[in-house]
Amino acid sequence: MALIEAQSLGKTFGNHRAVDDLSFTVRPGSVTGFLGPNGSGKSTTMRLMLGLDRGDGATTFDGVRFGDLDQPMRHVGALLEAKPFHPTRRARNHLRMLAAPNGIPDRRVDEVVEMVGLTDVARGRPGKFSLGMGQRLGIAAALLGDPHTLILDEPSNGLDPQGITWLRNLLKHLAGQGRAVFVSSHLLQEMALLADELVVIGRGRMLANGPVHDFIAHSGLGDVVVRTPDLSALAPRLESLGATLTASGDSLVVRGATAEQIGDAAQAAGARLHQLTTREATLEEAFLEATGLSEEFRGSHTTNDGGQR
Ligand SMILES: Nc1ncnc2c1ncn2[C@@H]1O[C@H](COP(=O)(O)OP(=O)(O)OP(=O)(O)O)[C@@H](O)[C@H]1O
Repeated sequence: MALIEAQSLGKTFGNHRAVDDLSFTVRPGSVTGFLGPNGSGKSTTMRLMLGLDRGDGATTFDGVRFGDLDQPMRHVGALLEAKPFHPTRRARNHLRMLAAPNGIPDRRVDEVVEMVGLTDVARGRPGKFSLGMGQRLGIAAALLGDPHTLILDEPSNGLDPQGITWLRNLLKHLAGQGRAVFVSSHLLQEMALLADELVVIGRGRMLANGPVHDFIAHSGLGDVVVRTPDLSALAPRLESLGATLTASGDSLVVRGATAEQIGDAAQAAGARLHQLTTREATLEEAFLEATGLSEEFRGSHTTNDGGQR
């Protein structure tokens, strides 16, 4: 069972601190989602973890750094954004060339080709592959060594909805077998379905780390929908709790008070409740809230002096 431990990762390009003091663990048996706005440092972090970029800190896989692993593909499977395959080398041969130095038999090549649904085109040249097919080939390469840990940068890129569902089931299955899966994605709805844990960064720094459910619950963007014929009795009590009330049709959307607090307040006020529905924030809302101050690529504003900021 492999545990990934990243300790104080950091990277500076010129005078830009792209990754700053990031520490986290990825536990076996779980999918850990890696989220951050464009340019926040996700790919750089993954490259640092695999020793592909020089920087600060260290990452260990069950206590061993990637560079010190014997036959690393058997321990860590990685898919990074750049497609490393040769456009004219047939897909199956590409995988065989990766497999041989790691002592991986051809039989395993055929197995992973089938797992990623490329059997029919395995003798074709990746240069002619669609984005999604190329991505499947990259995933096949990551799986070749049957590794305990997977580090995947945007693996759903280019996959159609069916492909995304396939990938979700595959990664959940692999995590269910006790592997550690660390995966970045911009597809937040997908991440909500896929991930157990999250690492959320902005401008290279840690913004949140923990179970997906906690991240959403702490967002403060959840609300409670209330319907009552006795609004005038209930509203002042809710306001005195510090809640924000917004009318929505014949309902009231209450933010800043729990359903329990609202129920108690209604009883104390003698107000009848015809509906009390809790609505959790979505991962997307929680993410936008968490990264709101640190997003690097907001639309630029024109200042009074005409300059861009
Ligand atoms: N080789 C490089 N040289 C200089 N700057 C770089 C280099 N690679 C990345 N950067 C900068 O480091 C920052 C982090 O980039 P990175 O690609 O890690 O972000 P990301 O979160 O993966 O982005 P995206 O979601 O858009 O893929 C960005 O400001 C980027 O411009």
